[in-house]
Amino acid sequence: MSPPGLVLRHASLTFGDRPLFQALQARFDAGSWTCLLGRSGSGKSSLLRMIASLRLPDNHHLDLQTSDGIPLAGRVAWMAQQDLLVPWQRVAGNVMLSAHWQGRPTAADRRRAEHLLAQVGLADKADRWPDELSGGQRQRIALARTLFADASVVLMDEPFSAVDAITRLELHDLASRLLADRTVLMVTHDPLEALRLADRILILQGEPARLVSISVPPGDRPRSLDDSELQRRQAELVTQLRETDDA
Ligand SMILES: Nc1ncnc2c1ncn2[C@@H]1O[C@H](COP(=O)(O)OP(=O)(O)OP(=O)(O)O)[C@@H](O)[C@H]1O
Repeated sequence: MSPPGLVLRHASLTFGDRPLFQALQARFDAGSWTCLLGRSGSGKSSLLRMIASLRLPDNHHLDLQTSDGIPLAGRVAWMAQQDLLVPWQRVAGNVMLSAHWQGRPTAADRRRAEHLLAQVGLADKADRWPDELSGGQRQRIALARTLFADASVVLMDEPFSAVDAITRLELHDLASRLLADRTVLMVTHDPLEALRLADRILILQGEPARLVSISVPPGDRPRSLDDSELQRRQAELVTQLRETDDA
């Protein structure tokens, strides 16, 4: 599975009489991880929903091209802040949810679900119910479910914001390893998260918003918390986001 790069052109969105953004352009390289930041309400989730072709009201427009020329439909996975586990399926059933939608999961589906649960460190939880697990464990299951979809493009909307700080760092390590060969676009409010995970950081800034590119520290992802360059850039990024808020 070779992930496509994405090119966005003429992205525009208006809610009521408020233009959130107009004529945005962006390029996401194949196999890269981009983090999208910006103040609350700047339109980050809406832009992600547009790329995923999810329903949006009002006026919106997006020209989206893939680097391989193949339409994106069917190649996108979505991971949200809420784990969106369904209570009527056990853990393995939740991982295989897309197979349930397509009919009855096969024995091969079950083996794959168990393999993915092992990868996220929850091999022994396959037959538990979601409400028996912690928030961090549930988010690991959501990650396994994202991987089960085997999509080459992964769109994530604040996927790790609802877990404690230590679990979040563990999820960074896990996601960085398991999504290494995908094109990832992730919305986050956490500058440190962006600096650890991203090949590229974009800030949605202004009204109507434009995309501002921010440089990331050198080195392999996920970058270590001890990295002095990461700490320096974190201070810079916070300042930049404050300026965004003041804009
Ligand atoms: N379905 C909708 N109808 C009308 N307005 C909407 C709708 N969805 C979002 N908005 C408005 O559009 C703006 C952008 O919303 P969006 O969720 O994309 O922002 P965001 O940058 O992801 O915010 P946050 O960081 O708080 O999640 C907000 O002001 C929101 O109220």
